[in-house]
Amino acid sequence: MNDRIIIIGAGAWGDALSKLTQINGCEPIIWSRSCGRVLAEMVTDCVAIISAVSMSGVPAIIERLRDSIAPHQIIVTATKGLDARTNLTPAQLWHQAFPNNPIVVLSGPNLSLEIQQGLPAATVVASQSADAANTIQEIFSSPKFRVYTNDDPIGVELGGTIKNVIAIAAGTCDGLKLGNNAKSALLTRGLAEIIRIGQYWGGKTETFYGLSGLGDLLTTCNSPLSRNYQVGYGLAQGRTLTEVLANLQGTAEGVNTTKVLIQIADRNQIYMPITVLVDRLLQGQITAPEAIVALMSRDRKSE
Ligand SMILES: NC(=O)C1=CN([C@@H]2O[C@H](COP(=O)(O)OP(=O)(O)OC[C@H]3O[C@@H](n4cnc5c(N)ncnc54)[C@H](OP(=O)(O)O)[C@@H]3O)[C@@H](O)[C@H]2O)C=CC1
Ligand SMILES: O=C(CO)COP(=O)(O)O
Repeated sequence: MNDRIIIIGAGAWGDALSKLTQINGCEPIIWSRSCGRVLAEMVTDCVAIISAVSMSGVPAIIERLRDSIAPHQIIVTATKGLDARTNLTPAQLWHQAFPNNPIVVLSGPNLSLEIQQGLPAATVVASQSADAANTIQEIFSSPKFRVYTNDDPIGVELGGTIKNVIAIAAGTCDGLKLGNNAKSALLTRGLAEIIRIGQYWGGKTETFYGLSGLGDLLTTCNSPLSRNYQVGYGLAQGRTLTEVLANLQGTAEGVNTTKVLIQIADRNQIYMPITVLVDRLLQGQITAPEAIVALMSRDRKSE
């Protein structure tokens, strides 16, 4: 493919995405804050602008590009987070700033290190524009990376974002050595929680059972490569959040996502017991063993 594309962000995910496009003969241009070039100038003539920065960087990137993107250019967001100020998703922020551009969400069970090792993986590209989703599918598809299109961008984006909170809980569960029964119960009830708030946000139920929902939940909650899992695991060892984050390689979006979800759940009276306990654990209000007792001793209910 000869299409000119740009990847914004040279972190773990931006780097892996750039390698995936190179398999197809693309020569992506890559922008990072340290590259010394002007982002607004670099996006000119790009068919696709792929944002792989962490949530905290998204508003700043949008500001840098505000007057520089033409309406035909496809914006791809690969960030899994929620904006602390507005409580919006990255795709919603991009849409607010560029209402006439096609926006594509790229999300799935995609640990960057496994992709860097050349292991096979699958992902989802979701958009309200089928043409845009097809173009992005073509750019990324290869024998190592199977790309599915989808027409539920909010569902795809929320699955990949909210599972980070459950991954913190899963790391805690494994750190406490609670066994497979407990872990399966946690993941299954975690998925119920993702679906409850995801439906409120307008996501389709079936999307949360797909690759970007259940698929990413399974990967992230079962892999010590996941930074969110590592946060939970570290807290279970009795370390403080500050200590855990100081030793973490890269971003654990679940920490901020938990705070935003709590606000949304409170405002709209959405029942999210696992998220509430992850929040209290992150804030140091309870210990990991106390969180388990609190989860198990809630009122009895039907499944
Ligand atoms: N790593 C993974 O396995 C996967 C990660 N993701 C998601 O991708 C996003 C990035 O993750 P990852 O690459 O792993 O994180 P890293 O911590 O490795 O990198 C952070 C990235 O965010 C950028 N960034 C941070 N703050 C700012 C800012 N204020 N302005 C501009 N850019 C900023 C950095 O930019 P710079 O390059 O300029 O330093 C860097 O590219 C996250 O939302 C994550 O959930 C999704 C799928 C897989
Ligand atoms: O989203 C991911 C895998 O799909 C990466 O997970 P972490 O951000 O927890 O490392």
